[in-house]
Amino acid sequence: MQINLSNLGKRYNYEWIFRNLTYKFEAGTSYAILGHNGSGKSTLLTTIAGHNLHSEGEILYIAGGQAIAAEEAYRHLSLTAPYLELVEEFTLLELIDFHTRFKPLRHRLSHPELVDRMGLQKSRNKFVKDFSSGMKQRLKLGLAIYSDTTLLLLDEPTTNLDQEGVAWYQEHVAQNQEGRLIIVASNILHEYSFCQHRLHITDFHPPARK
Ligand SMILES: Nc1ncnc2c1ncn2[C@@H]1O[C@H](COP(=O)(O)OP(=O)(O)OP(=O)(O)O)[C@@H](O)[C@H]1O
Repeated sequence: MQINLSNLGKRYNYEWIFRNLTYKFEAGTSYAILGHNGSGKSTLLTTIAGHNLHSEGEILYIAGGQAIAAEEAYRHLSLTAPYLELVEEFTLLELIDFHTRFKPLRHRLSHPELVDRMGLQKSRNKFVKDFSSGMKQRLKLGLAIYSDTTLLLLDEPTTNLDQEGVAWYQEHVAQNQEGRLIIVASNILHEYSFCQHRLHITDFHPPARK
């Protein structure tokens, strides 16, 4: 997946979060969106994901050399973010079963294999509501990283993870990088150190009004 942003702008009510954002995200490449708290990283990521409508400009999605309609882009992407909820009434295996009806897994992984990769074997029949916050984060990341998508969007990916969880994230994202466009919204170096390019969202803040 390749994404071209042209003069993209997003406004909430009267407040412009970013404007005049022209940028090309190349397929098979990793990018970090950087900026202080409240600078608009999540807003840009959710706008690219189509969860948030932009206020001006254009987003062009290109897959396999062909432009795809914005309303079809969701089929090609997986997104994980602290504000996205899991269906907590399912057990782990039930949730994977539900998720994969919409998003099949990469490498034809079986559901137990995905559980192994997430390191959650002991919890396969546990209800997601009874997971710790770190286990929930590992689950969200596992579903996103191992979905068969060409665009992987990661917002604050190591939220709630301990040191071992951070190492797990780094290992699995590295193993599933090839051929994918990956965009990470973050402030923490260990979340985006693998990214080849950095986009500072503050470069696209409108000048302060005098
Ligand atoms: N639904 C909304 N309605 C109005 N304003 C919003 C909305 N969502 C976000 N904002 C505002 O947009 C700005 C950017 O928020 P955003 O969450 O994108 O920042 P961020 O860089 O991801 O921050 P953080 O590092 O704290 O996660 C903030 O001023 C925020 O208050």
